[in-house]
Formats: sequence, C-alpha cells, structure tokens
Amino acid sequence: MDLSNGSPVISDPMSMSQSLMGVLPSNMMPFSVRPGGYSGAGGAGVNVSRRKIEEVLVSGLLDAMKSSSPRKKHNVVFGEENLPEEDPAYSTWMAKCPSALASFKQIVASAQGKKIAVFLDYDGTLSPIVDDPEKAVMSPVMRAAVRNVAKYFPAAIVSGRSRKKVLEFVKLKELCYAGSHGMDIMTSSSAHYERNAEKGKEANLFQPARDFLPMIDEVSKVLLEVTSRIEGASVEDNKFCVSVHYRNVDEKDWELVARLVNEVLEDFPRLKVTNGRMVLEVRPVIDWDKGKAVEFLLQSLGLSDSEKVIPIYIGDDRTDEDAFKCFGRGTADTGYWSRRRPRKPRPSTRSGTRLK
Ligand SMILES: O=P(O)(O)OC[C@H]1O[C@H](O[C@H]2O[C@H](CO)[C@@H](O)[C@H](O)[C@H]2O)[C@H](O)[C@@H](O)[C@@H]1O
Repeated sequence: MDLSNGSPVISDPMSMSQSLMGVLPSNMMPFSVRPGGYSGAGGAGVNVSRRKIEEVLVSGLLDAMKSSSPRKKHNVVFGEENLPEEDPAYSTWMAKCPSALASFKQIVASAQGKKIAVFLDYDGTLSPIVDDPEKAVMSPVMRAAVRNVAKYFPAAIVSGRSRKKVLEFVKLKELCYAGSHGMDIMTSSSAHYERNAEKGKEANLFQPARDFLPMIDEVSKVLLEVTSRIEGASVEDNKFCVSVHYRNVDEKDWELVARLVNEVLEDFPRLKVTNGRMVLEVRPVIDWDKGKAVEFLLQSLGLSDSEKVIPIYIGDDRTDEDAFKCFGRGTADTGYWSRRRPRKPRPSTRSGTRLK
C-alpha cells in the first residue's frame, strides 16, 4: 500500500457517505449520512425528507443489529464439520467460502518454501464471546498456543479493542498489535515500544486516525450518557473507535439503541457506525480497516512479497472480512497484496477460517 500520498483520512466525508448510500450493505453504511445537508435549515419539505431518511437509517441499522450474530454453532474438527439444519443462505455462503480447516493439507502444501505470517483477531477467536466484554479473557492453553505460533512465525493481533486493552488480555510481548480495528498499530514488540516510550519516542506506532482522538473522546462520553437509560447497554471506549454493546439489552429496546446512536451521530458527520457481534462500532470515516492494517503490517515487517509469503488471518467477525479480502481468492480489489503483482490463478489458499 502506498501511503506516500498522505493519510487515509477522507477530506469530504459527507460526499463519500452519499456516494456509499445504496452501494454498501446496510450493516456497513455510514449512518451519519445526511443527504441534502443536515443543518436544520430548509423548508418543511426538507424536514419531511430528512425524517424519512432518518427512519430509513434507523431501520437499516436495526436490521443490521438483528442479523449481527447469525452464525450457527457447529462442531469443527480438522477436515470435517457436523452442521445442524441449515438455511439456504447459510449453505450458499458456505459454498462460496470453503472452510480453511477442511483445506488444511492444501494450505500446508501451498506454504512449502514460503514464509508464513499469522494474523489473529481477538474476541470470538482467541477468547470466547461472553456477556461482559471485560471478562473476555484468553485461556492459558490459548495463550500458550499463540506464544508458540509467535515463536515460529511473525504474528500480530488485529482487534477492534484498544491496543492497550488487547495487550492486557493477550499478555504476550512477542507479537505485533493492531488495536481499534487497525487504527492503532505497533509494529514491534511492546518491550521495544516501552523502551522507546520511556525515551519519549513513539517509534513503531502508526495511528492514521490520530486527528480524531478528541472527537472520539467526545462521542464516547455522549454515547455513554444517552445509553445510560437503556438497561443492559454499555459503551466501551476503544481509543480510536467506540463500541456500543447491546448483547444484554432486551430486543424490544434495540430500536431505541439504533435511534439514539443515529441521533448522536447527526452531530458527528465525520464518524460512521458499523456493526459487529451484538455491538455497534462508531469510528472515523477514513479509508482504513483491518485489511489495510494487515497490508501495512506485511509491508512494515518486510513480508510484502506475495510470491514468498503466505499470510494467514483467523477471525470471526464482519470486520475481519476486510482482511480476508486482501488475500482472498480474486477479491482483492483494494489490497496491494495481490494488486502489486498480477498473478496467475492458483489453487485457493484462502486462509480466513470459519471457526464458529
Ligand atoms: O475485533 P475483535 O477483537 O473481535 O473486537 C470486536 C469487538 O469485540 C468485543 O465485543 C465482542 O466480544 C464481547 C466479549 O465476548 C461481547 O460481549 C460482545 O457482544 C462482542 O461484540 C469488544 O468488547 C468490542 O469493543 C470490539 O469492538
């Protein structure tokens, strides 16, 4: 990825938002969209259409919330899956995205003579999904496994959590960490970082949304306040993004959550909302995501030659799909990973796994 042209910050978020309307699925729509301008100015007609737009946005957000954790529980053993009764949409999706575990031998064969780099999501991948985000701890067995991976391969954790928080959970200094959905990247070990930090340096840190920090701080406070009246709702400040959790909210109140988040974002046109597993994630409207973060890490670690390196990304959430895209089969329309060097079609080495 060429970052030499400047930062990934989009200078005109409003026009980008407008151009995205109707293109993105509702769950990825920037809900701060206000076509026609939102300033309170204008006649009754403008207000009517504004109200309609708001209703569309809220109901889109609500739909996304309802479908946010559709994954079915199934048992996966290497090369075999025992699935419960499936719906057709799930089967179609399964056919499009074959299990990496079922293709394990193929992956091993494709990796011969190449260097492997491993990228791991945190919640739902290294830790189980639990009701209280503060209690999503990693088991000692999982920690030992990750430590072992990092011993043999360059490895990084790529999480929606703040980098600090995810490091507290993982507690391994031998990995790289990309927090806040990749907006807070530390490319070397934390031990190294701490040494530099002591010297007042911020070497090895890449924070493309730095300018948004005061705004994120502010929106986090407002969200905390407005959601405090909804039983079960909670707000988690992830430094460059904010999570509004509704896992513990009664479903009848989900619409209220959507409405309040949407209302708050009216005052923050440079922020958008996406949804994860029972969570709304408020973040800057910048051209940056976990996929871009992985590309950046590959480049920073000197692993950008796709002829010599096989990156493996394991994640369970929608936001992880941005990373799958950068080395997925024919889907890398934005990633430099495959754009850099046009390649002959090859057997699938897609490594994003469905573990849930
Ligand atoms: O990219 P990730 O590391 O997967 O982070 C995404 C979000 O994960 C966390 O929320 C999820 O896990 C919680 C604990 O199991 C669960 O209670 C919640 O419903 C899930 O959405 C984290 O708390 C969020 O801030 C992250 O954005």
